Amino acid sequence: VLEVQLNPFNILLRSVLSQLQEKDHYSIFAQPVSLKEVPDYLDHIKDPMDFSTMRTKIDAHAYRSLDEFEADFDLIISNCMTYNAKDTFFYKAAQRMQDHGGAILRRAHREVHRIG
Ligand SMILES: CC(=O)c1c[nH]c2ccccc12
Repeated sequence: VLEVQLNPFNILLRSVLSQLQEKDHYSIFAQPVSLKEVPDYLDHIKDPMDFSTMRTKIDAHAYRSLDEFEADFDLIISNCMTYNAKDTFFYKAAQRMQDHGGAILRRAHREVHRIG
């Protein structure tokens, strides 16, 4: 719906989400971890999160602040670093995403203050 698209805060959140996803070259954070592939995942991870879920939450106006959006981003990273051992491809991808994401979110916080 046009209203969902037009509000400046939602536009900013979608832009930040796209910038974060650009850093996820192998799309390992793009969709929920498959419970078919990983049947025990929910035994270890109580609050799964992924970028597609974040996009749905943006469209549902579920984020009242950039801090709430950032908390879900941090969840993606911490879940991945909890479930996967340090020497794995996934854990190392989460570290890189954390570094790239930090810079993107710091710039976004400045933007939010600018648009008010
Ligand atoms: C982001 C993450 O932890 C995973 C993303 N895809 C996976 C497949 C098997 C186990 C873990 C994952």
